[in-house]
Amino acid sequence: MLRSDDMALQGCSNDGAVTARAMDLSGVLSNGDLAYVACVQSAEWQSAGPTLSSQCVRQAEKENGMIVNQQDEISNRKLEKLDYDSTFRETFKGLVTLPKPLSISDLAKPPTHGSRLKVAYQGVPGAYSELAATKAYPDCEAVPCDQFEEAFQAVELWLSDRAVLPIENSLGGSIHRNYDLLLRHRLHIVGEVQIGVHHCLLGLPGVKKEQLKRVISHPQALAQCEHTLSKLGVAREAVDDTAGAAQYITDNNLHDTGAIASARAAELYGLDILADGIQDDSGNVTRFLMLAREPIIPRTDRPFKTSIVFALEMEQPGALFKALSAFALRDINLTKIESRPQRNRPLRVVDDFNHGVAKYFAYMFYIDFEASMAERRAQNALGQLQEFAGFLRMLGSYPMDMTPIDPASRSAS
Ligand SMILES: O=C(O)C(=O)C[C@]1(C(=O)O)C=C[C@@H](O)C=C1
Repeated sequence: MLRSDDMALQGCSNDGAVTARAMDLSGVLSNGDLAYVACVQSAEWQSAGPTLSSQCVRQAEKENGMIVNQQDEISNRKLEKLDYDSTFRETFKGLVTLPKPLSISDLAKPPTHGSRLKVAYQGVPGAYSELAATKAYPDCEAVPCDQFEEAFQAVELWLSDRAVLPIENSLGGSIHRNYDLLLRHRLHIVGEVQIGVHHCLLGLPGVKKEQLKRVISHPQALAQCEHTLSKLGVAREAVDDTAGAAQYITDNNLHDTGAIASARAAELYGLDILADGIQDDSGNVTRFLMLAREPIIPRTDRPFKTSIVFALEMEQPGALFKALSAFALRDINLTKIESRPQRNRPLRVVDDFNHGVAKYFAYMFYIDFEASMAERRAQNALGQLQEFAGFLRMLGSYPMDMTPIDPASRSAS
């Protein structure tokens, strides 16, 4: 069964005008960089004008039931919460007047439906992701989602304009789920934002921390407070998000349960702060990605980062080293490398008649590097990388977050 984004792609690939425009654009931008053009082309089908876009929306609306059934990890609860009908009507209204051409100044496009920018995040109000969403887009309307995948879907289905999702934390490491979702969905990274995460231990008013038998929170937050939890000697339980943990304690009047969450969550859900700054390291920072349906046009007048994902064509000694030399040779700094299993080809089996059968795991490599795709050296690096890659996808070229990190203050309040 088709997913909504597949349907949109299919509809658009029949549109000659769109293809022609995409080709024009490729003349200007490509300079040999096929990967980036592919990424801009994919923006073109989404921004190709009212008819096409509304067609996509209608198709998505019609297929809505199917999408819900098909996505095994998506709960129906959230989809109800977002009120499809009214939102689709709103979206459709705005599409008729969309000014479409991509422009060089298109760094943070305002919403096209005339209202505040809607930014999807995972969690409930008081979650760190909500804070990240409002740091990334100060005047936005933050839209809570139950799961990461729903935040992706909210943008794909035009229910939100952007999503802001955590990708890595200085103590807990990578948020693997979001790496996998970046590949499964067609959104583009349009920015990054980093926030200092200052955790508090919360409990019902009057409860002392010695009375707690268990502490609940997001798994990343539990991992970031390992020392405190070990000292307390309590049981740990993972829930969907930090603020949701606080809300759960209040809703169920749990006297023996604490939550790890922000000071803002304490305020919102009427809990006491039993301990403050309980993360293992005071410089606890989470990096979030800003995602949109369309990519931004890369620039060279400010520091940019580019994120890609690739799989090696041939797994042989030195293959990854050779692939990455494309960046080292051009003095391009790699800021992150992450490998994830290839779901569609998890195992490569090689018969060695003398010794038996060797089994190798196959990986996708996610790379962030410090350069803009508007720079020739980045285009050439990707050109060279393509020689070693059986698969290569551009995830986005976007401005680096150069703002100072809030010094793990209680800024979440
Ligand atoms: O639960 C939250 O408050 C979140 O925003 C999620 C999340 C995460 O996924 O890493 C975000 C930042 C913190 O590192 C802890 C949890």
